Amino acid sequence: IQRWHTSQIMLTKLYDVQNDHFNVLDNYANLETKRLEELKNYVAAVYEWRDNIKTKKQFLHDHMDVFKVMTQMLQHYFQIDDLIKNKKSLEAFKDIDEHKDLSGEHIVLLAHRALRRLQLFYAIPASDMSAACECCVMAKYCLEGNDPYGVLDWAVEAYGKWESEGRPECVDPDILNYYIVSSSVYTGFNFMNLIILSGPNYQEYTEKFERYYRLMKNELFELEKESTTDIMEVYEYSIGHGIANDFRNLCKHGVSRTLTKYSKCRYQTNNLFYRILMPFKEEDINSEPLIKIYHDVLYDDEILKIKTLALEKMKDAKVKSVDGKNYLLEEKTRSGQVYWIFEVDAVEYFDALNTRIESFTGFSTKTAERYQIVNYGLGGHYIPHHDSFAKGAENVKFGNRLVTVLFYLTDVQNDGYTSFPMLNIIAPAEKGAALVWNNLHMSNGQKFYETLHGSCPLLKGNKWIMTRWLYEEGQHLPYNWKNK
Ligand SMILES: O=C(O)CCC(=O)C(=O)O
Ligand SMILES: [Fe+2]
Repeated sequence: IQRWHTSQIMLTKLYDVQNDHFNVLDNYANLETKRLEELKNYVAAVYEWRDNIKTKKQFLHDHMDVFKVMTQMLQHYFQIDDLIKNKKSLEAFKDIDEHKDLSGEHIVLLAHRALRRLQLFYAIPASDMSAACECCVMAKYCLEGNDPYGVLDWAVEAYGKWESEGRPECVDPDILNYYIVSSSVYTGFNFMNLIILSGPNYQEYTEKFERYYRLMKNELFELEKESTTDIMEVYEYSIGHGIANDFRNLCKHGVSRTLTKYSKCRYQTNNLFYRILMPFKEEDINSEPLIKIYHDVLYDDEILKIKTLALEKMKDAKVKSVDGKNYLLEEKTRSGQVYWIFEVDAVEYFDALNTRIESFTGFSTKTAERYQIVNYGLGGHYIPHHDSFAKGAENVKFGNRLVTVLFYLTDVQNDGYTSFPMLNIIAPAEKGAALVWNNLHMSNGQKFYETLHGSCPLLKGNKWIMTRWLYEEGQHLPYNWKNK
């Protein structure tokens, strides 16, 4: 079953598929209208025929005429039958069958999760987010996702807005009660008291609360449901409370990059003769580990080509399980769509890009991994991690990921940063720029722990990146990686 999450490709696909559906429906409606018109015309013709016969009357006497009339009457039925069964319009519907999975609620499920993730990560109150109807839907999904605090957040909000918005029909207070009571029973905390204390119309519901409460109590205590852990808990588990918090703060507030004696911008030719005409715009971000931004190193026409190449083939991003054996779909650590480009698909163009990367990084791309394209949609993120492999997990032929070259294919305003929580650094997503950093100490190839980085959950827009990892093998290094 298709996972309809919030990346640009998925949204475009959903839009296109729905568009196809409506074309089919339009075609169906036209065929039906035509059929009904034909049916109407035919019935009118039969009436005329009948009136004609009636006035003549003589058909009752002539045996040939009787036979003719009866045959005609039979013919009428065949014709009517054809028009009623309407094969053509039914056939038009077959085109919809293959997209059947569009009519399920799973379509919004991942968008809900993305919204909830953003809400928890950035600590956004539900009141700032939507109207009563959406709040109600959010409460429902939170209940289904075993997220009782989410239910409370959204149901309380739905109650309040239901009142202030003149009680829209999309909000059913009975259902809200049911959600809240379930969550109360589940967590052992009586959320109803909170609602009753804060709500203006509580009397009329008190009785219902009681009823639901008893109902749920009987049903739910039997079930040993597992509560979902929220995104921050997953982050804390993986990188520790302090760093998770630093990451969150960086994503939330950003930092201004100040120029110090270690941090400068310059035109860089790297002693390449032809770069005198078109030097790289190099910006220092950090010295230990070395992090730099190269502005305008990927051109608009290239970006368009890359996106076109990847568009149809993007797959949900997966992460390695703790034991490193399996790939898991775990949206709380990473969510987005990914495609690893086959360079053979576009040799003529990647040759030039490889050369460019070699000129601004000074490292060979001969042993690099394939280019990886990622598209993050609403709520898309990547938990802080190291790009280098743990000891023992390196590539046997080429060693470890020495350098990361991360291209931004879109601008993202005010969020969607690449953040380095241990360095208190963010890099804004700037179309055409490449963020480059060393994952390993250049002197001995040991892992640079401070390169821990992640992608902030995306609050708006879409973020596209392309990554190229350069390996130890084939570089001029002061150590031999095979003897590390
Ligand atoms: O999207 C980003 O900003 C970071 C991506 C990243 O760290 C990775 O793909 O390894
Ligand atoms: Fe990374």
